[in-house]
Amino acid sequence: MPDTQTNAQRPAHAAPDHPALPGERVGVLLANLGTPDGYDYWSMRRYLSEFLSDRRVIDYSPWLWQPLLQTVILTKRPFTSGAAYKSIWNEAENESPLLTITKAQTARIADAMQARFGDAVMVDYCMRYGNPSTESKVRALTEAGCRKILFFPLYPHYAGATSATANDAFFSALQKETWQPVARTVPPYFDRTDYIDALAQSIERGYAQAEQRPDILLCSYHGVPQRYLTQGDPYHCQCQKTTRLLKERLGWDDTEIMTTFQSKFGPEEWLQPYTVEEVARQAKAGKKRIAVCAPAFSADCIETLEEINEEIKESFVHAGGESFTYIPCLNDDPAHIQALSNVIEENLRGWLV
Ligand SMILES: C=CC1=C(C)c2cc3[nH]c(cc4nc(cc5[nH]c(cc1n2)c(C)c5CCC(=O)O)C(CCC(=O)O)=C4C)c(C)c3C=C
Ligand SMILES: [Fe+2]
Ligand SMILES: [Fe+2]
Repeated sequence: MPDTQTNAQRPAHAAPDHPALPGERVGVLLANLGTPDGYDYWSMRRYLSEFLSDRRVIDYSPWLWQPLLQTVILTKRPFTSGAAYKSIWNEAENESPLLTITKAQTARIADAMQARFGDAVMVDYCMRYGNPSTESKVRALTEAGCRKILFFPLYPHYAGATSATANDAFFSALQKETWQPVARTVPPYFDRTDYIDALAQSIERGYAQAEQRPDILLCSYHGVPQRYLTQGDPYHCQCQKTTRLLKERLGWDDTEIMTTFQSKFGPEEWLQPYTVEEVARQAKAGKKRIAVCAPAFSADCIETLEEINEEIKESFVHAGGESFTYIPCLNDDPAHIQALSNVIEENLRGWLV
C-alpha cells in the first residue's frame, strides 16, 4: 500500500526489515538568512552567536574573534538587537517578520509549482541560522521521497556571507544523508528582466503613492567589509549593476537614483557610501524628499523595517529632510513570486521538463 504522505512502497524483493522506498519527487528548498526564536536575551544570544561565528561572515581567526564575541559582543548586543526586534516583531504569530514573509513566499511558490508540475514538486523553506535549520529540512525532503533537491538561497546577489554560506550548510546537510539526493543550487538572479521589472513596478507604485515625487531614490544594499571586495567577492559589482539596470528600466538619469550600503558592523571600513550618512548629505544638499528601497533583501527584516525605516529615516529628518518614503521589499508581491518561480522552473530543466 503506498503511503499517502510519502508515496512510500516496499519493493517486491523486500524482507520484513527492508526500508520502505519512497516514491520519487523533486524538492525545492528556499533558504533565507535566519531568525531568532524570540527577542529575549538568550534567544538573541543563541542566534547571534551562531551567525557571528560563521567564518564566511566574520573571517577573523577564531582564536582572536571568539573571546571577543563571547565575552564582549554577546553580553551587550542581544539587548540592543532584541529591542530592535521587539519593535518589529509579529506578535500575532510570535515570530520575526522575515519568518512570516518567508512562509508566505513558500506558500505562493508552492501554489505556482503545484499548478505547473502537480505533486511531482515539493516546496519548503529553511534558515541558515536558527530554525528551521537547513539540515532538518533536507532530512524532511529526503524522507518525503525527494531524490532530487534544488536549493535556492533567496538572495538576488552572490555574497560569500549569504549565498555561499547557505550553500555550505546545504552541502554539509547532504553529507549526513545515507541515500544522498541529487543536488543543484540556484545562481544569483539580480540581472534578470523579470526581477528588475518587479522591482521597478514596486518603485513606480511607491512613487505614485508619495504625496510629492521624491527628489532621489537611494538603492540601499546590505554592506560587507570593503576588504571582501578586494579579496574577490562580486557582491559590490552585482549591486552596482542592479541600480544601473533599474535606472535604465525606469528611464531615469543619474541624478535620480544612486547606490548606497547599510548595516555596517564592527570597526572595519565597509562598502561606501553608507546610507545613514548619504541621506543626511542629500538633505543638507537640498534634496528634501527622498525614497529608499532595499534590492538586496528578498523579504523585509530587521535591517529594512527597523534600520531603514527608523534609524536611517531619523538621520534624514535630523539633517533637515522633510519626506521619507520607504519602498518595501518584494516579499510575496505577485511579480516577485512569478520571477522566483521562473528562476526555479529554469533551474529544474532536465529534471522535470
Ligand atoms: C542581503 C544580504 C546580506 C549581506 C550581504 C549580509 C552581510 C553581513 N551581515 C552582517 C551582520 C549582520 N546582519 C544581520 C542581519 C541581517 N543580514 C541580512 C542580510 C545580509 N547580510 C538579513 C536579511 C538580516 C536580517 C535577519 C532578520 O531576522 O531580520 C545582523 C543581525 C541583526 C542585528 O543584530 O543587528 C548582523 C549582526 C555581516 C557582518 C555581514 C558581512 C560580512
Ligand atoms: Fe547581515
Ligand atoms: Fe564593483
